[in-house]
Amino acid sequence: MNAIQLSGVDKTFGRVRALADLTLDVRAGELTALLGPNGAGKTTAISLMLGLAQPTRGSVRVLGEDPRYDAVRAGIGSMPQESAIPQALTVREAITLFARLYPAPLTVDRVLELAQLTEVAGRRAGALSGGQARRLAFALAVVGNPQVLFLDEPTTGMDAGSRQAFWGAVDGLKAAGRTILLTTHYLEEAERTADRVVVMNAGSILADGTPESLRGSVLTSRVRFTSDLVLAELKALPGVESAAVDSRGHADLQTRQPEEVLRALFVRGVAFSELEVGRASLEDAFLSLTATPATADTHRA
Ligand SMILES: Nc1ncnc2c1ncn2[C@@H]1O[C@H](COP(=O)(O)OP(=O)(O)OP(=O)(O)O)[C@@H](O)[C@H]1O
Repeated sequence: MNAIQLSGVDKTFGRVRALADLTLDVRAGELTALLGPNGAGKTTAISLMLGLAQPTRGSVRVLGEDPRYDAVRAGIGSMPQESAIPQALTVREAITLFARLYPAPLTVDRVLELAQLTEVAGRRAGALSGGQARRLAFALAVVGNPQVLFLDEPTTGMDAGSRQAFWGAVDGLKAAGRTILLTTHYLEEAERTADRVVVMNAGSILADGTPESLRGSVLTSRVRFTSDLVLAELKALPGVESAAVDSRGHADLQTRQPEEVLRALFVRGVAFSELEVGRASLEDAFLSLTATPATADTHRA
């Protein structure tokens, strides 16, 4: 079953077309990362899926229903980018209050544990650190034991330890069959946790697949080394799709045929050092997908 279904969705704000004919199906139990540069339409798409706004055109279904119905909302949890948590309540009180809004919530102690907030349960929300406040927002998103969970840039402001524990909790929810849709600007996190990556730009989907397939669809390898070759010579090497070089001769090439590049260097007797050959990262794929031709030229002349 599809947990989330957007069909032909447009959302306009005055003259801004934030979403343009967006169609997206998310299967139940899938962990999807929605990526895109600032202004791509990610938050707008999530607000439609949460039933907080209406599409200008097209339809939005969550758990098979219009998410503006209260009955559907009981099955949805959301961790927004900025949450308005009553600052005077303690962590435990805030979670208890939110639990009352749902028909079958988790216990408060379980939620404190999931969000690693047990030790600060008695602290007022207004006195939490940035990372703890994000964890409280997560706690409030999961307290209703939702089938579908939206996480909008969840780990912003969390330190490395909190992040690791946070992804552990998300893994647990996924293992329990929850459908999770998240946005993040940390591409390595998307790569590690998501079953599926959807890249948006200007309100539409640019690419959709597993992290592995997205990496593969763009450029498979990066070859880096230091030599005397100038940019024109680097670009002329066989199989090179883009090249950059700095003033100290550090070359950075993207290619689908790293072996061809290395062979040419050896055959021509080019003296080089500090050779590194690696797979393109999801970040490389993302930048290549979302770069406008003008930006691509600037970065990779
Ligand atoms: N309430 C609004 N009124 C007017 N324009 C809006 C409104 N909400 C969003 N937009 C515009 O719609 C476009 C998409 O914005 P959105 O916030 O969905 O992008 P995003 O992908 O979430 O970006 P970010 O990564 O910065 O959070 C932007 O051009 C934004 O300025």
